Amino acid sequence: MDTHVVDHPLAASLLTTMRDADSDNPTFRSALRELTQMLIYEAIRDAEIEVFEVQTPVAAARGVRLATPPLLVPVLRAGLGMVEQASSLIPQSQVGFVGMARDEQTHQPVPYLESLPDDLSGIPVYVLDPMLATGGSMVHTIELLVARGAGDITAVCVVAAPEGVAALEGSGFPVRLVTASIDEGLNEDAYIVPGLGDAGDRQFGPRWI
Ligand SMILES: O=P(O)(O)OC[C@H]1O[C@H](OP(=O)(O)OP(=O)(O)O)[C@H](O)[C@@H]1O
Ligand SMILES: O=c1cc[nH]c(=O)[nH]1
Ligand SMILES: [Mg+2]
Repeated sequence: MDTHVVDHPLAASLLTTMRDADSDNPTFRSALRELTQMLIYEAIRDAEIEVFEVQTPVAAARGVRLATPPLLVPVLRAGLGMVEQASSLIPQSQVGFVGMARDEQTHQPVPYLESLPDDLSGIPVYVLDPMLATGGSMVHTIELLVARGAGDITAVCVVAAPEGVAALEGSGFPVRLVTASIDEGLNEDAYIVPGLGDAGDRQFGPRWI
């Protein structure tokens, strides 16, 4: 699997703010928005482009645009904090939604929302979720996308655990990963170590389902 760790001092500094337990919710959300901009910027680097001619005030020039507008899929709740920034970087993108919450005992994802186009063949899909821990939530999301014909999927995550990377790799699905860090591993509660805690709670407070 193609895995790209965005190695940049500005990204590392924003990730540090997100990791810091003393960062309050607004500070955490703001750092996530800014870091998403960098992750999407890198994730889009190899996207197919279309070349067309544009007229400057002086002469004709080579113009470039994305060949196919992508679908962005934030995984609720935590991925919601990434979608505004991603869609403003790619204004022609559309947005689908998947909602799931890990069961605290089994650590398995429990899906509660699925709002996706029926046919995703030929459409690049960017899944937005800050955390790739066991990989269960991301693999489930990718299953939904592949069942609709998606063949070009990028997981955009802030922090990944090696266990989650291995789960994506082992899934055999057509996915690549863009992340700001691959951390040490998981603790007994399947939280990423050192990680940044619960990315949903740190943006929005406790979850009620
Ligand atoms: O790789 P996994 O082990 O599946 O864990 C990662 C998932 O856990 C978090 O969501 P959570 O279930 O906490 O829901 P939330 O976003 O509503 O807080 C995170 O945003 C991922 O979706
Ligand atoms: O460390 C983790 C693991 C799963 N979900 C989170 O939000 N954080
Ligand atoms: Mg959570």
